[in-house]
Amino acid sequence: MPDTGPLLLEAGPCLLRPLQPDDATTLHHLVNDWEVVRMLSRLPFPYPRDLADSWIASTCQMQAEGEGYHFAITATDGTFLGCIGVRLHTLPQAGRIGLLGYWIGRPYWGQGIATHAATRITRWALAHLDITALRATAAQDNPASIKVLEHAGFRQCGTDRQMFTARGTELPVAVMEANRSDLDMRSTPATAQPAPRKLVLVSAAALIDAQGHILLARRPEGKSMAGLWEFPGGKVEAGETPEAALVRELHEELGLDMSRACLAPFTFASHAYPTFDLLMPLYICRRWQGTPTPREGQKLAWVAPADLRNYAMPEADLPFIPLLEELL
Ligand SMILES: Nc1nc2c([nH]c(=O)n2[C@@H]2O[C@H](COP(=O)(O)OP(=O)(O)OP(=O)(O)O)[C@@H](O)[C@H]2O)c(=O)[nH]1
Ligand SMILES: [Mg+2]
Repeated sequence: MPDTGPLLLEAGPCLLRPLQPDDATTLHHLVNDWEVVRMLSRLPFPYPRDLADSWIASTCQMQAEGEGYHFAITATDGTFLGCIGVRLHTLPQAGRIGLLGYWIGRPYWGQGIATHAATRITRWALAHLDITALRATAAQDNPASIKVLEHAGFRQCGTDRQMFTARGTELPVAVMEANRSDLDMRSTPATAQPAPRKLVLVSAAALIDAQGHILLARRPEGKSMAGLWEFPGGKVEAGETPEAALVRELHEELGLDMSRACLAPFTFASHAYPTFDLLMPLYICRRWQGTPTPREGQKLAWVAPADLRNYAMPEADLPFIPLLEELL
């Protein structure tokens, strides 16, 4: 099961927390509403009271197995407003993805709650789960849900037909998808005149321990490319040398102290991302003082060279893998 951190998430004015057995009565009261259920593909109407109990039990089971993460959406005073969740699924072409689903109780419609919850879950899931993308479907006659998904960073990638149990028929649906690049593109403001491309200089280190394992750090939620595993390091600031920047970054990010003399230039990456060009020297480092400690909410892993391919990395880093395998 991936280390997801605490499953208590803020989402604008709402909170997201795992479903609990004693949510069943309120959940049933809100979901057993034709206007809610008719937009949800697999739910029956009327919605039996005991289905609420078994559904909540199944969400606890899915979470324990790392197969799904389902949350109650509540107000800050604890009022239950609706549900949102991600179920993991393997697609033959796309690999492991998350399927997003949600509903809001009718008394709470029109307040932007679904948008807040979907936006937070999308960012959380791509930062913490081992998935390449999130998918969601919305009935074509549910433009409000399509808008919610668009606000959360999804784009339409196709159409399909799905059975809507409550309506007893198949209906056309929009298939929507969000991946890490979709989220990064959104956080770049669109300007009328495209700005000149920027060259970003980043120093990074392959810290290698006595067993020949390499330290990777998982970019935390809120940063660009959140959820991808990278070599610790960061941007070279004006007036800094690449080595000085790396000594500073390794102290800021991992609490390590080291001398510039312990940084051996190894190779570099030159990569064109959609919004900037990256130039990134990679140093090898085998000596430092202190124990790497995640100081920015990132997750750390010591990885054997042969396992590097199992960690999703930024595109710029991919050429490093065979070179490190050869070195070690
Ligand atoms: N540190 C690091 N950055 C990488 C790697 N690969 C890669 O594409 N990058 C990109 O390089 C850029 C700079 O990284 P960064 O976010 O660590 O910069 P930073 O530590 O100064 O953080 P900050 O700007 O949030 O303060 C990001 O766009 C990041 O995605 C890598 O292996 N390590
Ligand atoms: Mg950094």
